[in-house]
Amino acid sequence: MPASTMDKDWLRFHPNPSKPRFRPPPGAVDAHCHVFGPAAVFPYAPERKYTPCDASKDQLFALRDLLGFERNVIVQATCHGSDNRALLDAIAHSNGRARGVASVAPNVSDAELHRLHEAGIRGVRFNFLRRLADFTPREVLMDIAKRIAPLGWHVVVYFEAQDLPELWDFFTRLPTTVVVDHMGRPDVSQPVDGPQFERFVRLMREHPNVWSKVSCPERLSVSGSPAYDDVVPFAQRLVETFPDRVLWGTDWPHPNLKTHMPDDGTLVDMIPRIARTAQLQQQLLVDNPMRLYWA
Ligand SMILES: O=C(O)/C=C(\CC(=O)C(=O)O)C(=O)O
Repeated sequence: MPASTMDKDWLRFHPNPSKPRFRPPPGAVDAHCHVFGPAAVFPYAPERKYTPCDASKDQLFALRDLLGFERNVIVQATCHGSDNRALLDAIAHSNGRARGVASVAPNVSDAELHRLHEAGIRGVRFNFLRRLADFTPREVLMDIAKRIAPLGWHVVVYFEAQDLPELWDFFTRLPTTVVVDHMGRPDVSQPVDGPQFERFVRLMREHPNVWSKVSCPERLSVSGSPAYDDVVPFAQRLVETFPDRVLWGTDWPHPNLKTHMPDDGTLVDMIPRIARTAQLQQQLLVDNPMRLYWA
């Protein structure tokens, strides 16, 4: 089987997303999206846990324009391991309209970190989902965090809500801003003021360096597409409690979804339901990501 044959159950991203009715404010940033390959140019990593369909920078930039956004933050996906070439190529061809979050190997040199900074990288991602990444000892990750801190970078963490108690001490010792993917993946069938989500809110309340992406209703929802009603109160709560520490992203091209593929226009149309005033929308989509990625 050629290395780039996508997984049999892989769902391709939506072929023709709708134009959203909601118009993002000028300068809006899609702060969580990925590029995949193309594998013929940027092969997927041998240690990957999934093989996606190619999702190129040109397709990402076309989506950005369709949705009414101006900028992207491209997050290294685990299928590319710590080979950031596809990500760097996308940033290099964005006319300054993309920044990135990389994955780096523990032995990355300081010279390489500086090169990544010059190329537009502003953070590293630590992935704690067992289905996506092999275990790396915490002290190895802490060492990486200490080395990127002087560059002004942040750490993006991806984990599931039931793992937060075990990860709490590690997260709260990180010496940088910490950005949590997809609200820490709550079980949205539990109450928004129940113990599980309260724990996450407490993490943000007690640690002002912790931010959250209020992203991925399509991944978290139990009630389902296209309204994703059950996710709205969770995102709304974070946006209204921590208006200056939330980010929003499409998560295009939506890796590893198994039940359906969202229409990205529909996802954008959820924004006014979770950020209910123009001021909150401006912070979520413009002010916060600009402060973190373009300051
Ligand atoms: O796109 C996301 O954020 C979520 C992913 C993929 C991922 O994180 C990765 O490949 O690095 C997931 O839950 O499978």
